[in-house]
Amino acid sequence: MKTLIKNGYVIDPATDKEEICDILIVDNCIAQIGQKITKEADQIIDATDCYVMPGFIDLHVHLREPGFEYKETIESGALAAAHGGFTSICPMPNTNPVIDSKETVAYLNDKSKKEAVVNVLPVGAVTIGQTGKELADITGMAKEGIVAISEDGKSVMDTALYKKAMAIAKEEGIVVLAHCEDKSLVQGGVMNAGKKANELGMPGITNAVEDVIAARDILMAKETGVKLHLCHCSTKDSAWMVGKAKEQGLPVTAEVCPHHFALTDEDIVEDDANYKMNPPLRSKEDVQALKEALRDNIIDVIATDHAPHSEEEKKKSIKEAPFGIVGLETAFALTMTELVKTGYLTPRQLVEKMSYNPAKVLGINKGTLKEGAIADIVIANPNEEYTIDTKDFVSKGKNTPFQGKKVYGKILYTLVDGQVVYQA
Ligand SMILES: NC(=O)N[C@@H](CC(=O)O)C(=O)O
Ligand SMILES: [Zn+2]
Ligand SMILES: [Zn+2]
Repeated sequence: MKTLIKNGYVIDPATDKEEICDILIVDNCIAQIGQKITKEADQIIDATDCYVMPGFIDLHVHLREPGFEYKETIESGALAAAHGGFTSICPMPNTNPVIDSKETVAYLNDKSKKEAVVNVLPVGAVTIGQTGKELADITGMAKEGIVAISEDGKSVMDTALYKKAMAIAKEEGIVVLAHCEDKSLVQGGVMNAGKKANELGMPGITNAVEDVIAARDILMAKETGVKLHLCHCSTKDSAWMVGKAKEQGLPVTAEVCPHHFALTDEDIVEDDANYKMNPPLRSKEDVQALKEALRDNIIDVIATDHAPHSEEEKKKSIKEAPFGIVGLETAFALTMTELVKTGYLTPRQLVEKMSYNPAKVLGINKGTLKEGAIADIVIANPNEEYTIDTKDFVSKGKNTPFQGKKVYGKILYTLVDGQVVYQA
C-alpha cells in the first residue's frame, strides 16, 4: 500500500525541515520525503495549505478503563485522540483496578491492541492501589512495556518511598511523571485560592499546594538522577523552578495543559464544574508566566490531561463534582489559537511541544517524519476557523469549558502506522 501526501507544509524538528514538500508512505513507513515526488500511489492526499506534522504524542490522558467505562473506554479515548491529531497516548494508571502490576499492564496492552486506533503507551502506578504505602512492581511492569511511572491524581507523600521508586525507575530507564500536590495543604479546596474563589464562596487551592511538591520532586530527581517530568504545571513558581533545574543541567522536563494557558480563574463566572480541574485554573499572572515559559522552551511539552467524566457527575456544583476536563479533541486548536496566532510559539515549537519533545521525554523512537520512520502523521489546516462543539466530540466525555469557543486549526487527517485512522 502506497500513500502520497502532496504539497503540505512539512514541519519536522528532528530533521530541521520546514518547507512545502511531499511524503511517500509505503506500508507503515515513510519511504521518501522531498520535492514533487512523482511515484505512483494507491492513495493521494492533497495537503495544500496544511501543516504536515509528526503525529502528536500525549503524555497525559485518562482512558478510564478498567473500571470507569461509563466515562471513557480505551476505544472511545483512542478515537478522540485520533480526532485530535494524536497518534500516541499515555494513559494514567488511576483506574479500577489501578494499573500497578504486570498483569494489569498486560490487560491494558491486549485491549489496546484490539480496540485502540492509536498507539497506547501505558504508565504504571508508583504504589500498589495508589495508596502510597507499598511500592508497585515497577520492574515487572517495565518488562511488560510501561513507558513511565506516575501516581497521577495524587502525589506519593512518603518521600523515602518515592525515592526508592525513583531509583528503580532510573534503573529501568523510565521517566517519572509527577502530579505535584501536597495533600496536607489542599484542605478541601476546589478552585484557585483568590478573589474569584471568595466571590463564589468556594474553598481555595493555593499555589503552594503544587509548588512545595514540585520543589521536592526536583530535588529528589537531583539526588537520584532519575528523569523527572512535571505534569500539568499551573503556577509561575513551578515554571520558574523547572527553569532553575534546567540551568543546573538536571534531567527535568515539564508539561502545561491547554486549559492552563487558555483560561484564568477569572473566566469562572458561575458555579460550573466544567471549569473544575486539578490543578485549578490559576491567576492572570500565573498564566502569563506559563505562556512565557512555553515560549522560552522552559516548558517542553503540551499535554492534555484528558480527564473525561459523565454529564451527571459534572452537573454537580464545583464543590461536589470530580476534578477534570476533556482535552484530546481541542488541544491543537487551542494551542494554535492561544499560542501560535498570538506569537508566543512558532509552528515548529508547537510540533516540538506536541510531538518531538514528548517522544524525547519517553525516550522512544517517534515524533519525527524522517525517512524510515513509522508513518504516524497528522495533517491540519492551521487557518480554518470553527466553533468548538461537544456534539462533534467522539470522546464519551463532554466536560469542557470551551464549548462555543471560536478557534483556528482543524485536524484533517491522522495516520497511524501508515493507515488513515481519522479523516475530517
Ligand atoms: N486532572 C484532573 O482534574 N483529574 C484527573 C486526575 C489528575 O490528572 O490529577 C482525573 O483522573 O480525573
Ligand atoms: Zn494529575
Ligand atoms: Zn491526569
